[in-house]
Amino acid sequence: MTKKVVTLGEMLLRLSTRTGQRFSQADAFQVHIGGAEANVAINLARWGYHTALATIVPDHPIGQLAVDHLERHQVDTAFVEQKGTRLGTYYLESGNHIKQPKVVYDRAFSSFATEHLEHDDHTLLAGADLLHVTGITLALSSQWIDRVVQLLKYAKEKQVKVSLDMNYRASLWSIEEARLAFEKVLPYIDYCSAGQLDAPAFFGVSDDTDDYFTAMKRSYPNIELFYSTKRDVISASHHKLHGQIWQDGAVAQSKQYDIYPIVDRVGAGDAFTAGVIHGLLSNATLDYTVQFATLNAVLKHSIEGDISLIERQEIEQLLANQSGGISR
Ligand SMILES: O=C(O)C(=O)C[C@H](O)[C@H](O)CO
Repeated sequence: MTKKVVTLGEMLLRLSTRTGQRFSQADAFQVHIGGAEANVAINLARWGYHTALATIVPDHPIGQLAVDHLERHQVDTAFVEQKGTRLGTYYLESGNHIKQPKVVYDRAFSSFATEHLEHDDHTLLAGADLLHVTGITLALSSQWIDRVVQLLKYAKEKQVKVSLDMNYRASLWSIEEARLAFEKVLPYIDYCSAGQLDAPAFFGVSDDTDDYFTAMKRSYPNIELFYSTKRDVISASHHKLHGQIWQDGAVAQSKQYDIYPIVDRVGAGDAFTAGVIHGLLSNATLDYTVQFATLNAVLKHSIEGDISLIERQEIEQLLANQSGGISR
């Protein structure tokens, strides 16, 4: 039977400058639709899962653009509520060589930040195998923290597995605010993505060691599995990346990829998450899961926009036969 994944989060309009343009020079913006949870939902829907995104977008043509984006990629939009006045927006200034890309958020007072989601927990989780949430939603308001905690408690009651991507965004909240929110949600999490920038900041453990998974497990024994990518930034267009999954003290690690040149790195973490969720829901081994998820994240860097458009079979084929030839 097709597995069902439910996610909850804000969709954003993304306006990016052309490569080599600073915000101050911009004479045109390229339009994409983003949102960490939407990116995961789309990726999984494209791989054949039933995915539904619970979100709130305005009832006008720009809000409709976001709904169309979900529909184009086969995401179930039954839990999309159209009300309020603003679709949150983010601006992305391109990176180059040593200049990293820059994000400016313009999402205050968006429909998602200000309106209340009417769908109740029972409706949202009916038939769900997994619920995926991120720290971005928690950063938006105390109302969202309360609503997410309520939904997580219900998920626990109904034995729906929960995945959390901590996804810390420094421009949305302070580390202290984030720590307080994470302390509320972590007791309900089964699978947790705590990246090299997240867990060390929140749990005061060193960054240059994987010990932070052990430290987190000590504090939250309910968490079955941790997943994250590790990235070395050589320049804005050249990164090295590998993925890791930690369970019961054992680490499954992917090979390390040299990613050069980078077309667009936004959404690579979501692509990794989608790969991990796919591995978990298809009962793949952790070794296979980490290789699969990492390859999806790596390949995402070659695609413009926030979503991974990599077919599942493409990754499977590459893993089976890592050759660099043209596919004819
Ligand atoms: O930054 C955010 O809040 C977004 O959701 C936009 C992007 O799609 C997201 O960061 C990618 O992970």
